[in-house]
Parts: sequence; C-alpha cells; structure tokens
Amino acid sequence: MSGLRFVPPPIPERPLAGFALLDALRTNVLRMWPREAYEAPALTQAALGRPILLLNEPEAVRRVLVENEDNYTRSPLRIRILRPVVRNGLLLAEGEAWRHARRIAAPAFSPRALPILARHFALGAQEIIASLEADAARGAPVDLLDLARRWSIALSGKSMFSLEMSDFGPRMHALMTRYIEHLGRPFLLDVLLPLRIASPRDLMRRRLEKDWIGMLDEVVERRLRTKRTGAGGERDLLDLLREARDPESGAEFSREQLRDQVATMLVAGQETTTSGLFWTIYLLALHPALQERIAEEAAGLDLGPDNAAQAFQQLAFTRAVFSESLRLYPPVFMIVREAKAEDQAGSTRIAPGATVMIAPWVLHRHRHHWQEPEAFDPARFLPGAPRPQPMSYLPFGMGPRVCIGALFATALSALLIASIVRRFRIALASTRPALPVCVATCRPDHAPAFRLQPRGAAATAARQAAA
Ligand code: HEM
Repeated sequence: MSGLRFVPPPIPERPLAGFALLDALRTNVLRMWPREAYEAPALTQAALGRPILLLNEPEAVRRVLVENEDNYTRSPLRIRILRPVVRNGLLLAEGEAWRHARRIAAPAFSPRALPILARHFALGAQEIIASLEADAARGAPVDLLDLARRWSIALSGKSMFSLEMSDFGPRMHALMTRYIEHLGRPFLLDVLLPLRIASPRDLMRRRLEKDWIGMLDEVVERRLRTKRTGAGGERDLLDLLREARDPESGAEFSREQLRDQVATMLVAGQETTTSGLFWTIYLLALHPALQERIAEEAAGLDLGPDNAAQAFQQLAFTRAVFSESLRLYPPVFMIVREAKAEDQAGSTRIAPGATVMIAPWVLHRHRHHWQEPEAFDPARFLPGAPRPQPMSYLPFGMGPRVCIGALFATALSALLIASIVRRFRIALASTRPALPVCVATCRPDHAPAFRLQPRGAAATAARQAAA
C-alpha cells in the first residue's frame, strides 16, 4: 500500500509536573519525556513532592541495575499491580528468597533447555500458520494484534504445561485477558494511594487472584500426581522447573513456590511477547524488502519441531529484525526502582526514597547512543556489526535481575516470525499509523488491519483449499 511510512511517536515540548505527570504515568508514559530526555545525561521531574529521576548515563544505569542493585526495590505501583498474579515468584521476590529462586529456575531457561521448549514453539507455529490460511486465501483483513496475544498465550502455555493446555487453555486465556485488559493497568487511586491502603481496583484484583491462583494450583497438583510416560510424556517448562535443584543447597521448589513461579512466567512473558511480536510484524509490513530477506533465510531451513532449536541459531537476520524492533519498541519501556539509601549514580545524586527510572525506550532512542535513532535498521544487530554502546540497549534489562526468559522470548518470536513470513507476505490494510501507548507494556493505539498474501506453492494450495 502506498503512502505508508514509519511514524515516530510524538515527543512533548515541555516536561510535565504534578497531576499531569501522574496522569501520563497512568495513560501513556511517553508523554512524560520531553525532547531533552533523549539528549541529556539525566532528567529530574517531580510528582506529589517526590523526585523522579530518569538516568541515561551508562555509569548511572550500571550503578543502579548492576553494581548497587541491592539498594533498589521495585516500585510500589508495580508491586500493587503484579503481586496478586505473580505472588512471591521471581519478578517481585527480593534478597535471599530471590537469589534462591533464581538459582533453581535458571537452568530451565538456559540454552541447554532450548530444544525442549523450541519443539513446542515449532508445533505451535505450525498450528498458527494453518489457522491463517483461509483468511489469507480470501484476502480478508486480519487483526494481528489480537492474534499475537492469542499466539503468545498459546505458545507459552504449551511450552509451560503442554499436557494440561487442552483442559486449561480457555480458562487461562479468559483470566489473562481479564487481567491484561483491565486490572493489570493502573488507575488514578492505584497511583495516589500508599501500598498499605487498598484501592478499589485492589479489591477486584483479589477476586482475580483467587481464580488465577486456584487454576494454577489445579494444574500443578495434577502434574505432580501424574507420572508422565511414552510419547504423551513430552517434557515442558513445568517439568524443568519441578526437576530443578538449587546448585548450592540441593533444595527444590515447594508446591507453592512452583505455582508462584509458573504464575510469574506466564504473566511476565505474556504481554511482553505479544508487544514484541506485534511491533516486529508491523515494522515488517512497512518494510517488504526485509520480509523477502527473512523468507530467503528461512527457505532452506527445517523449522519443524525436531530441528527448531538448531534452525533458531541459523535465523541470524530474523533475530536481527527482532532485536531492532525491540530497540524501537521495547515492550518493557521503563524499569522503575525506589532507592533504599542515598547513592551516587553517574552525575546524579539519589536521595533515599527517590524514584529512579531507567527507560529502555529513551536509551534506545538517545541521541548520544545511536546514529539515526529513529531509523529501523536491523543491520545494527547482524553478526559483525559494531556492538551498541554499553548500557544503551536493554530490552531485557541488565544485571542480576535481567530477564530470565530472554532466550525463551527470542526463540519463540524468531521461529514464529520466520515461519509466518516464509508462508505469507504481510501488508497493512490501512494507512493510519499505529502510535505507541506505553502503560503496562508498549502497545499500539489501535489494532491495525493486515492482509496476508500466501507465497508460491503455499498460495496455490491455500486458494484451492478456500475454493
Ligand atoms: C519480548 C519479551 C520480553 C521482554 C522484552 C522482557 C523484558 C524483561 C525485563 C526488561 C526485565 C527486567 C525488569 C526489571 O529489571 O525490573 C524482565 C524480567 C523478567 N522476565 Fe522478561 N521479558 C520478556 C519475556 C519474558 C518471558 C517469555 C518470560 C518467562 C517465560 C519472562 C520472565 C521474566 C522474569 C521471571 C523476570 C524477573 C527476573 C528476576 O527478577 O530475576 N520474560 N523481563
């Protein structure tokens, strides 16, 4: 379609303060950051009389996320919104409890576990392609935002508990949607009230917590009761987590801990993966030549379940496209911490209780870190390209709390994108640009319609099937 172009999001001219700032936090955080944020080493703003510090200097980012990480806790708003659905899982755990859980969970997400998980991604991708054929053959518009959400729930659900998905899939999808669309977003009182006072939404979150945790208890309970054998006993992430042991103490997850970790992985992986998939597909629709390169790269590869982990290693260009999409549209667009004690981060003095923001969104578009920061150029991430400036590319965070699911998310996304682009040409069906709205993750302001055109032999087969 002619006339389409990549539209960078609007940048406000002046910094916001007070209630306007709180409102931006609740409705679209991008409104908080004026042009200066993308050029300066740091920016200080204030809300409710408390400083909010945005840090851009590499040494400041390293100080907060790596060197003095223990001095910073998660923000109260994040705890309020996430605790009911992740309980004491990795995302919100602190101190020794976190270290212990991270040691046990780490092997389940290591490259050695990839063949087990990639199988599920590849099988899921095959089902997804099959489900798209009819619409593609008819040239019907498809809502790839909605589909990306369904795919990420289905794929992470399958790789988490492959057996139980047939029974629990629909319930999981319904509860996830209730959370993502409604209760996982902050409302004004969530922002204003201290954590010890329940907001009206907190009461609703407690009801959701009961249903969500109840369902996961059933899944874990069933898995712990059943011995898995033979062909039906394909292993998955839940097996890896329940078999895992702390390398230092030999301890394993208790049933309750296992349930909390499963809840955490599902919640932490869901909207982030959806957002990453959506923006990658959107950017590819705007850049058809890049689709051709992905299709060429994937053409000779076996993307089936037995070879998926190896194929993933060979998808260098597809991975570069995904990395560049995460640069321009990082699903976790900001990392927020609260300082326990005074600290010095780069040129910024941090007072106890100050809110500290490290924003992948800003760092990934910062004038001092990137050449042509607004340009979509996957070559930045191809093998042999110069590495990004230190601490300037953090889609998965940094330091001890770096995303444990980074490889999982990248493999899932690259395999799915390569499979889809190899089968279909993706185009936008309208010229209205998708603008980013960053609240829980970075989403588009509307769900644009796409069209899929089957390629080559697939096109003929699909047309015949639709006739
Ligand atoms: C494109 C997809 C994803 C993105 C962009 C992403 C990004 C991030 C970021 C930036 C953090 C650090 C947050 C902080 O420091 O406060 C994080 C943490 C985490 N992520 Fe992801 N994530 C993604 C997918 C996943 C998936 C698929 C899983 C699980 C299967 C997962 C599980 C976690 C967990 C458990 C943590 C907390 C780790 C800890 O504190 O030890 N993420 N993620």
